Amino acid sequence: MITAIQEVTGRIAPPDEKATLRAVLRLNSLTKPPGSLGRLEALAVRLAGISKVEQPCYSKRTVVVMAADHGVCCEGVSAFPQEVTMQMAYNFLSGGAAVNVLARQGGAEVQFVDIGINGDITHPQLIDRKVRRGTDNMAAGPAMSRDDALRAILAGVQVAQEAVKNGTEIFITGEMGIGNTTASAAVLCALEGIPPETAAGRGTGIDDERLRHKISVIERALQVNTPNPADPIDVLSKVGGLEIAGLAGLILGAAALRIPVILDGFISGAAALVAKALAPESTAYMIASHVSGEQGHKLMLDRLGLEALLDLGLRLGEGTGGALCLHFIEAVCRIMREMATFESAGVSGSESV
Ligand SMILES: O=C(O)c1ccc[n+]([C@@H]2O[C@H](COP(=O)([O-])O)[C@@H](O)[C@H]2O)c1
Ligand SMILES: Cc1cc2nc[nH]c2cc1C
Repeated sequence: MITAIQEVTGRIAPPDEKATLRAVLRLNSLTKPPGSLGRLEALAVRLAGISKVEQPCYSKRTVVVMAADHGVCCEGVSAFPQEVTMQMAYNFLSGGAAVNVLARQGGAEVQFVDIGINGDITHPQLIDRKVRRGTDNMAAGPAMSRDDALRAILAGVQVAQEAVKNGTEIFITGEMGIGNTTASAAVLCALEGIPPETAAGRGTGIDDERLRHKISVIERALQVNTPNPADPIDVLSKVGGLEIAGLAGLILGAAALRIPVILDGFISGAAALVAKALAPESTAYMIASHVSGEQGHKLMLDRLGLEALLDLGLRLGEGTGGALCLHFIEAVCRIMREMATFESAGVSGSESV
């Protein structure tokens, strides 16, 4: 299985230099002072390099929501009971979750993937890639086996490949899993050497006392498992989660096909850190949509070398921030396609030399 993943990571190429340069030249030829569209210009340049075209267009957009359960919930680390993962699954599948609304508004399809929910779901729209029914309690031992982590990564790669075969041109990462901010914080600690009190946040809304307890649970998980920071699969299997693994696979699979991936919040960030550890060049395909209200997310983005487009205090997950970011992607693509140049509009250019 590891060779199948290495085969995918080996196909991730750097952004295209020619398209990158052409995009810079085009931006400077458009009727505006150079650089005046701020970070949207940097986004336009990055998208050109990713998609190998100066004027990209992303018509088919897919939010992939990976859902899984977490054994560590039995330690009382979330404000909500574990059953909510399963209950919310039906809400996603019937189109009533926040991300369904924002995806509809942004012209995207939502694909809901069961990669490790602790229960059986039947629904015609469900993508069933269940690796196992939730993880084990990472505070008492490894969350899952190495084999399970590899299977979940490969499932994510396959979801990406299948969607691209069906026309997807841009992905948004999304997830659902009660307890997954604990696993994501533990992954951040283990991979990046960050102390739990800096990495952990309030997730679904825990109070001060529960946050202190959550930090102590993460400390215990790291002590019990001693994950090897040089081995991302070891980290993922010992203190990670199935949706984190699946999204890491999705990112790698997309990057290998030169498809941009808009990252959502904290859990998507943990998946991105795993993808980066497996294939550093994959970060070139990641677009950070927003800074989550979850403590640790800004630090995570710094470690990924990414700057977020939005800071709205969102802390919902699901892919909500990523779906909102589609409006900016569309804006940038239209600027590149529809704006007049100084030459075509007969406008005098800058006098500075
Ligand atoms: O993505 C984020 O930044 C984010 C921040 C806080 C909470 N969440 C969502 O809340 C759930 C996890 O929170 P918790 O407290 O159960 O660990 C999970 O379903 C996530 O989608 C997501
Ligand atoms: C209701 C609810 C919806 C969510 N969506 C993502 N995480 C969530 C957590 C809860 C509790």
